[in-house]
Formats: sequence, C-alpha cells, structure tokens
Amino acid sequence: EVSITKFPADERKIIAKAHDKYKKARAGIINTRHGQIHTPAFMPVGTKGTVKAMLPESVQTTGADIILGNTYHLMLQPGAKRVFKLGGLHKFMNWSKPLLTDSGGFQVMSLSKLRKITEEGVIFNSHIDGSKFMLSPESSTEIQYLLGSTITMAFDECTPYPSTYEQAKSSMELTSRWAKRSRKAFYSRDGYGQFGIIQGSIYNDLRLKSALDLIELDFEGYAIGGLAVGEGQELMFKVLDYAPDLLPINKPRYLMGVGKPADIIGAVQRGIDMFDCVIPTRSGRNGQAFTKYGVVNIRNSKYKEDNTPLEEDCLCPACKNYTKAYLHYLVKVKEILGAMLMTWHNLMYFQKLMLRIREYIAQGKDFDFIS
Ligand SMILES: Cc1cccc2c(=O)nc(N)[nH]c12
Ligand SMILES: [Zn+2]
Repeated sequence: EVSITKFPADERKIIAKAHDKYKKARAGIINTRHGQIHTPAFMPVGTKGTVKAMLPESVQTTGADIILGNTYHLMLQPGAKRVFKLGGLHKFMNWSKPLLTDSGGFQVMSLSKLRKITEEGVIFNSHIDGSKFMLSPESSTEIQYLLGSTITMAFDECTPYPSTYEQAKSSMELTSRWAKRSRKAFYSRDGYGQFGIIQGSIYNDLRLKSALDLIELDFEGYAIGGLAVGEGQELMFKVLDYAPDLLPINKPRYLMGVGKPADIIGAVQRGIDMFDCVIPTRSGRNGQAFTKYGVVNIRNSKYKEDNTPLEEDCLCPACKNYTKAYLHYLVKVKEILGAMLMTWHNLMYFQKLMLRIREYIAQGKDFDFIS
C-alpha cells in the first residue's frame, strides 16, 4: 500500500495491483474540500451548470462523486462574476460535492467560429452572439476561481489529431508556457487543486518533455490531453501504454474526454484514475441505453411492445418503474421524460461499471469484463 498526500489536507491510498496485466491499475480516494472522490472515477459532464435532464440530487443517487462544469460556456452565460456574486457554482446549481472545470481552450476550438491563437491566449467570438472574448492562462484560472471549482484545469492547447511532429512540438511547448502561467495565477487553498494537462500528441518524446515541464510546476494532479480527438482506440492505448507512467504515481491521473466502457477499462488497466465523457448523457438523450446486453437503441421498433425493463436488476427509475415499450414511445414522441429516464439509466450504468472496477482492483481480481 502506498499512501501519499494528494490535496494538502488529505491522504490517498493506492492499492497497487499484483496481477501483471493490471499492475498499473489502482483504486484510491481523493479527498477534497467538497468531499471524497473514489477512483477510478467517472465524472458526468454538466457543461452549463447542469447535467442535462438530471436534477443534481438524481445525479447523486447514481453514485457520482464529482461532476464537470465548463469555463467557456459559463463565462459567456451567465458570466463568472455573476456566478461568484450569487455564491459560486456549487450554490448556483445546488451541487455540494466536488466540481471540476475544464479551462476553456478546448471548447473555444470546437465551438467558437472565429478565433485567433496568440502567445497571450485565445481571442474568439462568442458562438452565441458573436461578441469578442479573450481566454488566457490568467483569465481562465481566475474564472475557475470565481466559479469556485474544486479542481481547476490549467489552460492548454489541445493538439489536433493528426499533427506533424513539428506541429505537435510547438503546440506542446505553448501548453508548457501556458501551464506555467496558469500555475502562477492559481490561488491555492486547502482541499482545492489544479491539474496540469500534458500534450504531445502520439509522439513519446514530446509526451515526456510535456510531463517533465509540468511536473516541475508541482500540480495536485495531471491530465492527459490531446486524446479522444479522433485517433481511435488502438492509437490511444498505444500512447497510454507509456504516458501515465511519466506522471507522478502518487497523484491523480485524468484522461480527458474518455469514453466508452471498453475505453475506460483499457485506460484503467494502464494507470488512469479519472474520466469524463458526454457519451452516457448525450447518447441517452438520443435514445441509446447502455446495458449488460450491449447498447439498446430504444427507438428500434422491436421495442414498441417490449414490456420488460432495460435491465431487470438495475435500480434506476427507468428500470424499476418502466418498460422498454414506454421508453421507446417517450423517445419517439420526444417527451422530456424520455431524455430524463434514459440519461438517468446511463449514468447509473457508468457508475456501476466504475464501482465494479474499484471492487475488482481492491480484491486483486482481473476486470477485463466488458460490462
Ligand atoms: C475536454 C477535453 C477532451 C479531450 C482533450 C482535451 C484537451 O486536450 N484539453 C482540454 N482542456 N480538454 C480536453
Ligand atoms: Zn436502469
């Protein structure tokens, strides 16, 4: 057992795995100002201060310890200063457990129409009304402070895939300079943390340089960025075969934007502790349910008279009180309750997967199951 201080006031126990294939898998607890995070952990995405179609108390019943918010969206509407004046994001959205906010650069690149990357930061036009904004390591870090994030992400540039070695190198070097400025701008408090994000695309020497630059800044945790950007599972795992080992063994490792159950299992086996992905919520709203029998596309007409639940032993309201026929109908007629029940089931499914993974690691058992 290795126990180390993660967030200032806290301890984290890592139970190293004996089994060779799983020796990098670890189960632990991150203690923060807003409560514990059991890892490996899946973080539901609550982009605009809400996990879409869910009440925060419903998210809590699924077993989620922490949810994500987004700097980009919240700075545009309702504005970080306003959220701060109203008591911070925890109070605003009635979520008292840990909150992690992404730093906004990734969202600017994927959402805003016009943008310009300079050494200072990213200048962009809001995708809502076209008004001009700037996000920099300093402003992103300040916005996350105003929101009251438990875990603040450093301001990075997500290197697109594919990128040439030169493109990936200069992008990674910019991220290292921005990480230094982010770290300097961070107001550190007990039980709060800031995570650095390593880049370097698929090039192992760039990944190493990125890790060395960020380890010098002594972040409370580290994220692996620049994956889940179209490289595919095989290449992602190839990077994950070495990248997590470049990071301090005694700090949380967060793989951003991942992923499907099989991606999560493979990444845990390679030493990742934290995940976030829109798949359970977005696909739930689109009528896809994750079950132990595989993904159920509830809109398929074969379910229109299916009087059985998605999963007979699932404790979520969709499975306890309703049938696939009813869910099929709700989603077909675009009733809001359809989005709610499908989302609730998928979030419960992802949290059950994480719980089983944590239990298997703690018992020293293999967890190759594709749940
Ligand atoms: C959300 C997300 C997904 C995937 C990759 C990234 C990344 O590289 N950097 C940031 N800040 N966020 C990411
Ligand atoms: Zn269910």
